[in-house]
Amino acid sequence: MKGIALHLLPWIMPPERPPAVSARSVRSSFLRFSAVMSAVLLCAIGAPLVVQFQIQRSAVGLEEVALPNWHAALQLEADSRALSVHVARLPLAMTQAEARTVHDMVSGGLALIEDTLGSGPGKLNDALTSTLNEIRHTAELAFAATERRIEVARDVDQGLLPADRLLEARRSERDLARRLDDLGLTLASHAAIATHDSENAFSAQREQLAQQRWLQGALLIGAGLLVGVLMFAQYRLVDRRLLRRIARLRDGMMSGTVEAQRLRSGSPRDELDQMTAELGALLDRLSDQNLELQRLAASDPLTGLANRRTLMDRLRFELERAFRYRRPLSLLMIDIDHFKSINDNWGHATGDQVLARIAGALGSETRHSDLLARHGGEEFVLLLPETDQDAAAETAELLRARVAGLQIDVGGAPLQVTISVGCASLRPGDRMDDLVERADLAMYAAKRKGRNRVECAPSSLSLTD
Ligand SMILES: Nc1nc2c(ncn2[C@@H]2O[C@H](COP(=O)(O)OP(=O)(O)OP(=O)(O)O)[C@@H](O)[C@H]2O)c(=O)[nH]1
Repeated sequence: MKGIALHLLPWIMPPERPPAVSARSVRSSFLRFSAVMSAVLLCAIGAPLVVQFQIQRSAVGLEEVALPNWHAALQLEADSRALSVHVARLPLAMTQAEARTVHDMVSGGLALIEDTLGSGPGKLNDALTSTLNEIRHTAELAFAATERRIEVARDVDQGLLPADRLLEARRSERDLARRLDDLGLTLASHAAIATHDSENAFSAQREQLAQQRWLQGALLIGAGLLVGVLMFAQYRLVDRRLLRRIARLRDGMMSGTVEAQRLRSGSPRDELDQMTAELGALLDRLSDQNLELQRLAASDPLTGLANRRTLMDRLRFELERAFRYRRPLSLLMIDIDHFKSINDNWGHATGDQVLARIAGALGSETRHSDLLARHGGEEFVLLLPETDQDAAAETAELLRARVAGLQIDVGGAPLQVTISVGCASLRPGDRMDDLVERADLAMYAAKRKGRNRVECAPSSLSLTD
């Protein structure tokens, strides 16, 4: 049984390697499992039923055969003893009437025993019947001898016969009585054997019945355990093949780390792998689109520079950092000179083109830690962390010169553009608007002073002083 179970279990639950989960493989697994389950259930229900049938047969046998046999045997034993008593009384009869009464009692006893034998313990029937026949025959002889002895006694009493004839008659009667006594003993011992055998058969059958009941109980418990094991195996089958991998996929989805890369590089084994790969690809696409949306929301579509909102967020951050660590921070306000006339002379599209070129030129002169943003219209802002006013003025001059040196090709003709730059540095107690406003005022000062120049707002003591 154990060997069969060990042989079957790996077949039902293949070990180690996480199995592929194609719809076909799951279906075939379940079919296989259902076949085993059905066979086991059939055995589990069938075996106790077979034993139950046996129990019923034994119980019926016990009630219909063994018990009546046993009762008959007991009856036979009692009747045999009673017959022996009657037979023993025969030689004691003094009159013909007495002898006849005893004869009738013996005949009645014999008839009773014959009745009992008719329904009783079969095996000893032959021996009992022949003993019984012999008793009947001998009893008749004994009865005849008793009658004769009574007649002889009467004749001797009347002086018709000599006394020695009575002795002779008594002797032959005594011999027959002894013979009857022996036969009575034989009958009684046969009856006792029958009783004993019947008792043995009866108790053996009872013992067999008890064993069958135990067996049935054990089979039912075994069947229950087996069904439990199969249910567990079914759970493991579902758990191993589907639930765990689905749970892993769910966890991956929730944490956004679906392991789709590995599956995309190799060939997916099953539908679940395909689903995981597609889901991973979808998450990648969503993530890319999300990044693109973030980029679009943070930048200016024409120039690709940071937009005003991004500028304000970064300015807020840099302002806090500068105050907390007492570091310098400067800001340049950059405005293209006479931009309206470019629009007017060359058209709005050319104006856009010029804006993009100038944004590119400005961007090429900025550090990675700086932030260049389009502030609106033809205005740009360059935020310069870790930069004091002198360094900011130098950068502004560099930018101005770079733009002034640009040759922008407009419909085949070169166009020269200049910028005016206002620069301002952070002062203690400044708010965001203060810094922007001072840079703006400085830029307007540059415009007033003839454009294509840099003007700086008057600086107070720096934060580091
Ligand atoms: N092509 C184009 N033009 C723009 C854009 N945004 C603003 N402008 C134009 O830029 C011009 C700005 O002109 P003004 O503010 O008068 O200043 P300006 O002509 O540059 O003169 P100054 O600043 O005084 O040197 C306006 O004509 C706006 O229409 C844009 O995105 N594209």
